[in-house]
Amino acid sequence: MDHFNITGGELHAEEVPLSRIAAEVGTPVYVYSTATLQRHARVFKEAVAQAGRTRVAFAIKANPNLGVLRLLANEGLGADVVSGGELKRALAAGMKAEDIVFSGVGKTRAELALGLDEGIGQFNLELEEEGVVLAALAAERGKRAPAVLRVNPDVDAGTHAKISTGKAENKFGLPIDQARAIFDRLAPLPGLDLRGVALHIGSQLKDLAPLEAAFDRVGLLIRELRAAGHKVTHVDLGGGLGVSYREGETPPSPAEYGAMVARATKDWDVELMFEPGRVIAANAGVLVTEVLWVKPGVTHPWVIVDAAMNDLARVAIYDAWHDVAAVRPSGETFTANVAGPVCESSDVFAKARVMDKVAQGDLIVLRSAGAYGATMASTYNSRALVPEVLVSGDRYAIVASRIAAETIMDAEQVPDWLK
Ligand SMILES: Cc1ncc(COP(=O)(O)O)c(C=O)c1O
Ligand SMILES: N[C@@H](CCCC[NH3+])C(=O)O
Repeated sequence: MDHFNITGGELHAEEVPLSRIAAEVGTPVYVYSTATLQRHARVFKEAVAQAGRTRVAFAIKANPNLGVLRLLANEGLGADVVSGGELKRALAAGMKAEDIVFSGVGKTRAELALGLDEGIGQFNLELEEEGVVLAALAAERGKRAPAVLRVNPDVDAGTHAKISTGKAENKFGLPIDQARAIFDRLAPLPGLDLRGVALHIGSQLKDLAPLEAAFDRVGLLIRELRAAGHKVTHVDLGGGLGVSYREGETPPSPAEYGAMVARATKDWDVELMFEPGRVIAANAGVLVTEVLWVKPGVTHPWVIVDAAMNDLARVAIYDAWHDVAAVRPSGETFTANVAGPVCESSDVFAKARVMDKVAQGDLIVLRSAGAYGATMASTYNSRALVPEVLVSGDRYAIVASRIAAETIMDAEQVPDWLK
């Protein structure tokens, strides 16, 4: 069931007309449906529970909005974080420290120390030296850091090159064939409770086969580690499950993914951790924007909207597809380009798109913008970060927009020697 529905000729988020939010909050504005987020969290949790003992940590890079995180915390999800800032956000949103996993290829010593001081549940180590440093920091504090080794299984996830993480040439993880030797050296360190492995091969995966191949390699590694006398009680299978951005795209469902995981891991006898991001948030959000101008083009008109690549970067970076729809569709369609005001030729959301016919002043939405949308926004061209709104039934609230109003550096902030 979609919580973004046309009712009475107008697109609503749950029961709230998007035109009302646009009128009251302004545009552009991100709008998230709490019911959709809740449903996605429940469906995912239930799907992976087929595989036995499981925990789910939302990859909060996908959507670190405090309201979204609070809601997911209430659904029993933890957080997968990749920076001290994300760690603090997860805690601020009410996530329990023990439900936080710290991933990331470049954690600083200060970030490792923060994780230890807060007592987070798991560190995913990316290299041997990181394990040595973490062990020392933990020992100084009289603690043992719960940790797993992130391995790079060298599989081609079949996703966009810019979001692939599990091939040998990617910067992520340790070569899987070196994991045993590194385990031998790190496991005895008194400051570490080295208890398993982690992997994550990429994002927006549309096919389960590469994941299954990667899991099979991890299965062999678990056997090898246990044969060498190591304790393997925890395996983190990462995130990556794809979503449908456009009609006809049929990524595996969470249920199919869960069934595959159950099959692939049935002999492992470990607690499994998952780090889904996109599958929880992408289709729970839209970016609402107003048509500023319809400008004639050589082959198609340019629909110039007030949202731009600084608000939603995915199209410019990954050539991603986001569906475009009118908030009040007239029933007529036309073929047009949709672009923002930023001074870059890549600030184009759609090219030669058959879409609802719109005119100046109309509202449109860019769909599937709930993941890697607001969080990747910048202030390029001195554009303010746009507000984010959470809808629940017939209510909505603006939550944790980072800069709600325009912020302009004033002359006081310019160093004297420049004045
Ligand atoms: C380590 C790690 N875990 C989880 C995720 C979340 O991925 P996704 O949003 O595709 O589920 C990512 C992003 O690709 C990641 O790098
Ligand atoms: N930001 C990317 C996904 C990267 C996933 C993080 N490792 C996207 O929008 O598709």
